[in-house]
Amino acid sequence: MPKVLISDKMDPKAAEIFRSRGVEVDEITGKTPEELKAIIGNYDGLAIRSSTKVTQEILDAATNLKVVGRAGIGVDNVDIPAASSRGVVVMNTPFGNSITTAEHAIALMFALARQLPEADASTQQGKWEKNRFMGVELTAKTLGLIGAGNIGSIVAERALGLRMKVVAYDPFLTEERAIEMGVEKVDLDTLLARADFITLHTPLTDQTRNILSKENLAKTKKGVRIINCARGGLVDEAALKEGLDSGHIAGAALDVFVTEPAKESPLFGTPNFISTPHLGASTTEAQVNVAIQVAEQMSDFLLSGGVTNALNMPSLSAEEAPRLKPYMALAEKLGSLVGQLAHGALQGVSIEAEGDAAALNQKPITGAVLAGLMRAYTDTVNMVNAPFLAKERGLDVREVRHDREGDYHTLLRVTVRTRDGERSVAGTLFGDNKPRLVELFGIQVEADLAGHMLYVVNADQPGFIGRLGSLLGEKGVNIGTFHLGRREAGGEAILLLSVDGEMDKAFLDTVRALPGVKTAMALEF
Ligand SMILES: NC(=O)c1ccc[n+]([C@@H]2O[C@H](COP(=O)([O-])OP(=O)(O)OC[C@H]3O[C@@H](n4cnc5c(N)ncnc54)[C@H](O)[C@@H]3O)[C@@H](O)[C@H]2O)c1
Ligand SMILES: O=C(O)CC[C@@H](O)C(=O)O
Repeated sequence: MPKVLISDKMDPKAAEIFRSRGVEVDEITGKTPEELKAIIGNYDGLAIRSSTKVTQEILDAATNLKVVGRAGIGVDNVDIPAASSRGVVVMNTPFGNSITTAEHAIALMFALARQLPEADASTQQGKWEKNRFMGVELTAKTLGLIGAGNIGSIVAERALGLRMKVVAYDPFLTEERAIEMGVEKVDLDTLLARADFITLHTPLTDQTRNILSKENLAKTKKGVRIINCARGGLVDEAALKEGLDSGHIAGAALDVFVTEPAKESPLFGTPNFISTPHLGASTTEAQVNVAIQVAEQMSDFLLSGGVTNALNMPSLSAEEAPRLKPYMALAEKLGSLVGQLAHGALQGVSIEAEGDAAALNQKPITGAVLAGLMRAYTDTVNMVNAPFLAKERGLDVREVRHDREGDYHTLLRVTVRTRDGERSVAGTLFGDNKPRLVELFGIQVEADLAGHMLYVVNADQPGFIGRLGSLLGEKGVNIGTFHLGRREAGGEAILLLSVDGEMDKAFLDTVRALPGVKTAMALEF
């Protein structure tokens, strides 16, 4: 039974779902990185929010870890490249808290417009300062949206409902989508010049860090109000403080800070500054949503291989997973075979799917081929990290689908390119979904690829099989299965034998010494 650790405070629904699906679960929150390192090796899955930092060090200690699930959106607390290179899938729940976070942005916009926190504090101090708190209406004001993804588009929809005009800056927003959203797509400078309110909804990346820098804040309209419920670091906090102090910025609300938890900040106590402690996603509804979603996604993955919302691997539904499973086994075996047999540095690999296989999601199949292929070079490779390793090594990976059916109802062909040329193997699934090799370097052959195998290329001559059989007998090597193929009578023939034990170099040398043998190699599956 797979075992999951929930290491951040999460709605109890998550643990309930894990247990009901047959996944063992421990809820241990508030651990230091050292304490987490000491226990993480016991778990197949780690469910987190934003407190647990999944660093390279934690991943190094996580010897059994297969999946990290983030109940929420931002994964800046997870070292994704380190997880990918260790073959750990990282998933998030991209939609579960979007409405809640958008509502928080709208709430902060109202709070800024009417100075609600200050008016509340003053009134409760018995001051009744009716003349001090003159607000502004939102109606007819321009909202500048930086980032028009899931949350940004919900904010836009709500703002339009409030009769605001919305301008959006998002380099990935198409004109069509902008029209559909009812917003005007503009460049950043235009947004800065026109917006009465600016709200940020982008991830923190090299391009978005300090997108509201001192220089950009200076381009804003006097009296602008700024809201950040996305990520700390999008706004230059020191420049924001200067802008508030000078009166150029009429108000700012931050839910997120460069350093969190933000226990102190020069912004604290600044008039017209509102802060909340990263509460964007903190509603009962959103927390139940993300807890249910993360537990379901992680259980699917651990129990049936289904992949949803993974950031480092293509999606694979729980329904698709069983259908793809035999293909992935075939793909990995073909990749492994061609990886063991190819000589010279790999330059490219092409994966062709024919017949039934052409209708399938090809990404997982490609991941499996690459994992098998690269196992010849590194034994830490799996389907998750294989595409990254392939990219790192500059391998040119191509996927080809042929709708036509050939001799087989379903076929996968893997062709690798090295400096020595191209070599290709192909396989199919037989009746009971068993992977079977059907073509090796252009020669028809039918073989299971399993266990220890002896691969021999020889000149097709009478008596050869007898000589080889006698040699194997002499050496005490027991044959399991025996497969033969040849290009043409008297030409080049290949033999694939499964044998019961490992073959050492001395044994292979004796095979190579048999008359007519061109190549003899031990293969492992
Ligand atoms: N405060 C919270 O508790 C809370 C809760 C949920 C999400 N978030 C954060 O909110 C942010 C938005 O989440 P989302 O679900 O809408 O993400 P999303 O991926 O759906 O949208 C992000 C948008 O940002 C755009 N973008 C990327 N680079 C950009 C750039 N350089 N300039 C302008 N736009 C750019 C993208 O094109 C995309 O449309 C994320 O950072 C997320 O982590 C915060
Ligand atoms: O888990 C949280 O409270 C923060 C969530 C939010 O920052 C997110 O990225 O989903």
